[in-house]
Amino acid sequence: MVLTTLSAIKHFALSLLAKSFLCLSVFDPSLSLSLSLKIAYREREMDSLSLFFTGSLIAFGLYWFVWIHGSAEQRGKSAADLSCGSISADKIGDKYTQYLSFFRRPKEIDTADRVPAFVDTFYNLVTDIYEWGWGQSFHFAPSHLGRTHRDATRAHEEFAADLISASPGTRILDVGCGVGGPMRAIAAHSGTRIVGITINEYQVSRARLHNKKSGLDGQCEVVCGNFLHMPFEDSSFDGAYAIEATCHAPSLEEVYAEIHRVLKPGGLYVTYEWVTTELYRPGNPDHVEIIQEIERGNALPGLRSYDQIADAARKVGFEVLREEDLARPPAGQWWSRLKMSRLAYWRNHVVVTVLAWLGIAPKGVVEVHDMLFNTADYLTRAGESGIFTPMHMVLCRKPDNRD
Ligand SMILES: C=C(CC[C@@H](C)[C@H]1CC[C@H]2C3=CC[C@H]4[C@H](C)[C@@H](O)CC[C@]4(C)[C@H]3CC[C@]12C)C(C)C
Ligand SMILES: C[S@@+](CC[C@H](N)C(=O)[O-])C[C@H]1O[C@@H](n2cnc3c(N)ncnc32)[C@H](O)[C@@H]1O
Repeated sequence: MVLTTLSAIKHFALSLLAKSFLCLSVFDPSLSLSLSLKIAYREREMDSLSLFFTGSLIAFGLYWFVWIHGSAEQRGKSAADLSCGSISADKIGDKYTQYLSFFRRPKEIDTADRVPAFVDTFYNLVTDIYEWGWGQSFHFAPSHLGRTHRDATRAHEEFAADLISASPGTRILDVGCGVGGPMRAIAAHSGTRIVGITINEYQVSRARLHNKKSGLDGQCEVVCGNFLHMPFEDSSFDGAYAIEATCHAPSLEEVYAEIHRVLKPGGLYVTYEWVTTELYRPGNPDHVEIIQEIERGNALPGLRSYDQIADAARKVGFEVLREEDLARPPAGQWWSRLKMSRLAYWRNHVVVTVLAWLGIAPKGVVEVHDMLFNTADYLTRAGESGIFTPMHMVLCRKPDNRD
């Protein structure tokens, strides 16, 4: 009896595998498992007992693939919890289409007022996928030989904290804080108090949850709001930082002016900006395509050039103390993490497709994941060609009239 069941399982599993591979080579790989299951079931190749055992085996495999193997380096979000923020499941398709049509030609966006609302939609669509597939810090970091991505990410965050002299007794602003990965790392590293602001309500709830879980909610506070009009008093922060966030602003001067307003005289501000480098040629169609695709896949209303950042800071009254592309050698490649994850993307694609098919994840998640897959490719090309950096660092100071 046991032997019969085992051989039936083996037979079924082999036929399932063969059909999966057949489908894999012909169709979209994500369809292969579901199709094979259906075909095998229809053919009634086994009795109910072996079907039960095989079903359990597949269920366990799926469980391992999704919940155990398929979660981010930094745990917190599993594939089974993927949602699209505060967008209800039936509206995801529409919201995604609206997002894509708004960011079709980012350089030509003439309705700057509507940018923050579409950035908010973007983060409803991607926040869970980012957390699941990347971690709680939504930015890049120079890679370091022998260091994990997590350590490299932390080092990049702590560097920002040290540049603005974050320390116990100070109050620091995190401009565009995401779900608070950098905020918690900086609070733990420096002992400072941090207030983060993000346009996305869903991120606020995620960040608060993580702050509480990590026991840092006494030091870290999160506010929902637009960094172009911040709900903070003038001269109320000792320092501020923005990590890969102000690239979403339709006007850099506007957000820098707000940061300048809320900083105390003498306060320091550091930013890691997404910019095109001196190697970017607007007459080169490959360069134009890469940059346009990065803008589209990351809700950017037109990437700026590296030489526009310090100018914008000076224009609103900052002194510029230091300016440096942190991606330059000897820094390790920031895009290596994206390249190394290619196999993981395929695994993730299969996971989201199967979960959407089973009705566990909302359907639109698959399209959003495909968009990110595409953007990862263009970001890698941008890194390899050197035409773009996500870490053009500018350190500024609000002048103190008493100096
Ligand atoms: C600063 C910004 C975000 C930067 C990065 C955190 C994200 C940019 C592209 C994202 C990703 C691309 C591919 C995804 C992959 C297909 C999926 O399976 C798992 C998540 C990704 C790796 C995802 C993770 C976050 C990014 C690297 C912008 C918005 C200004
Ligand atoms: C790529 S994420 C970076 C998040 C965080 N700095 C980190 O490194 O994890 C960009 C962040 O900027 C925020 N953002 C974009 N436009 C904004 C705006 N107009 N007002 C407030 N936050 C904004 C997004 O909501 C998101 O949290």
